[in-house]
Amino acid sequence: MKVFLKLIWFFKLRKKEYLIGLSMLGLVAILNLIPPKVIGYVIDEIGNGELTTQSLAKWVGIIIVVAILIYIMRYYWRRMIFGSSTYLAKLLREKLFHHFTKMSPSFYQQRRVGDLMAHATNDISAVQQTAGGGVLTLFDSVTTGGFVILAMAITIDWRLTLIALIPMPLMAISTSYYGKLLHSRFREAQAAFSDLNDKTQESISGIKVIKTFGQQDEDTADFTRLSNDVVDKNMKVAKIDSLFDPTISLVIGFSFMLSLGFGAKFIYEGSMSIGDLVAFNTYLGLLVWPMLAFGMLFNIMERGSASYDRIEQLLEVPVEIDDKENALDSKPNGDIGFKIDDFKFPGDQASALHSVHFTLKRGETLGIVGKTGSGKTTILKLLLREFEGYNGEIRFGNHTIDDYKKQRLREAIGYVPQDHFLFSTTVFENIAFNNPQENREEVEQIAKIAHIHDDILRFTNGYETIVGERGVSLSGGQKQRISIARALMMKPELLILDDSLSAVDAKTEEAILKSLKEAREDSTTIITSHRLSAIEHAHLIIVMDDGTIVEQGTHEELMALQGKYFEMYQLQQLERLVEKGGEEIE
Ligand SMILES: Nc1ncnc2c1ncn2[C@@H]1O[C@H](COP(=O)(O)OP(=O)(O)OP(=O)(O)O)[C@@H](O)[C@H]1O
Repeated sequence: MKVFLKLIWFFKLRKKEYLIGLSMLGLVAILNLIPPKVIGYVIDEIGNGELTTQSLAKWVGIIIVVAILIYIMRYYWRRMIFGSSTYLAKLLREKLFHHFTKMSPSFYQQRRVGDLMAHATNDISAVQQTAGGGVLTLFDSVTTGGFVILAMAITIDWRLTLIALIPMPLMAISTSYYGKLLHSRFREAQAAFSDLNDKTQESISGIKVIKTFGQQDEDTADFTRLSNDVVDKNMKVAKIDSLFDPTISLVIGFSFMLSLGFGAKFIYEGSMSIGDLVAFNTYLGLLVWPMLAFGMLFNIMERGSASYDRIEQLLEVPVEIDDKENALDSKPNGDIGFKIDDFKFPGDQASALHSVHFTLKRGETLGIVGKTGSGKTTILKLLLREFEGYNGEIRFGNHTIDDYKKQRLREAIGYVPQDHFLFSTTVFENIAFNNPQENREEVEQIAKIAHIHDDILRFTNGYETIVGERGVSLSGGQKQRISIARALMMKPELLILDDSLSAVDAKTEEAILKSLKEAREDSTTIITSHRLSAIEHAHLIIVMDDGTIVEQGTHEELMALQGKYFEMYQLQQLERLVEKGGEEIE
């Protein structure tokens, strides 16, 4: 029953629908009592030789009218109750989705996509069933069951009613026992389904790696194992589920036996008519559904309750990085002051960043270099407010970044991540992602700055070519340049290129940087790169090592220092020379 209390907010929200639905359901329960009684009267009139054409027509007429009324009301209660439960599913789905969109990367780092998908599908449908089928079974088992029993006791014979009800407690005991068993087995089945979901998602995303390493057979075997596990666990649920119907039939059968035996006795004694016994047994038949509903009710409630708990737990996970009260509702702009004394990723002991201090004037370009894992992307993650909890402060304009609404901060930053993601839609929509209404000239203009326009024109359908998972495959460099164009579309105050030119050749890189410089004269740019040519012209270059700045200055200053930057530069020059030499030899 607890689950109905948990859903009380929803029943209040759809009060009108549920009231109409349940009233209709109650009327149907009452109308259902009429036909058995009519059958009893007809049989008694036949027995007494009183049945005339007129009286038969009257009884048949009553049954037809009742049937039509039941038909109409059934339609309406189904619409009201099941319609509302669909609405609940929609509400929960939207709530979950909205919550997911607000969560920070660490939330996704700790959870599996398959699990989240299972919540959004299976769990929501179990809760939907509670608000639909659950309400129906609860109401039917109580009301229809109650009315039938009352009709049997009041209009026919209360002694026979009591006798026929003797086996019923057996039903209550067994269904509650099965319900408990079902609960734990259902949980296991859901967990197995989550595992399978996760596996499927991972295998499909990683299909290229799986194939390259020739691991298809192993992967399929793994999938089969998990799939079998889902079947096994669901079979265990089904075994308990299958016990409900036979148990109820057995108990009802026992009731029929008792009512027939004792009914016959009462007829012989003259305290009951044959018509009454027929009507009584028809009523007993009408009790089958409420009793079945009673058994199903446990099942539905157990599932709904477990699922609702899981959804609630997920919704209760706090949004780690949220807006302050009275956060500034304006886009930040101005100088960037980055002063981080210490930062550790959540749960980590070691510092990911320490003593990272630099200032970047508006309109300047910052180059961040350093070997892999030295903390370059971490600096950007803090700037984007993906993580907090550091000692120090990050200023953007006249305020620290957490003074602004997160949405406004993000709107000011055009971030091109290392791992590009293209949506399964047209090139145009991928670029104009932030503003799909954008006109074609504007998009083309931006594509030219990102040096991808000519490539796009060579695609079969130009800007209308579908890319992404279901579309044409693009080269790494093309994807990078589309991602850059997407970020540029925002006309960001701060553009961040996180190793975003790694897949284009040196000449294209130089051309892109040149057009960026021209197009974004007054805006700030941060570039992280392994290739020093990408940051050579930056106003400030910082060299990262092991989470801290080991050198900073302009290219000339750093070269004069003859330190780490100098070494890296020399090495890369040498590599270029070797590459060129190779070309010449060919
Ligand atoms: N979400 C995270 N949780 C815990 N540790 C992380 C997380 N992200 C990065 N790290 C760790 O922080 C360190 C710095 O990583 P970062 O991604 O900033 O390096 P990077 O200099 O950008 O490297 P690359 O050039 O390979 O991109 C690494 O040791 C990495 O393992």
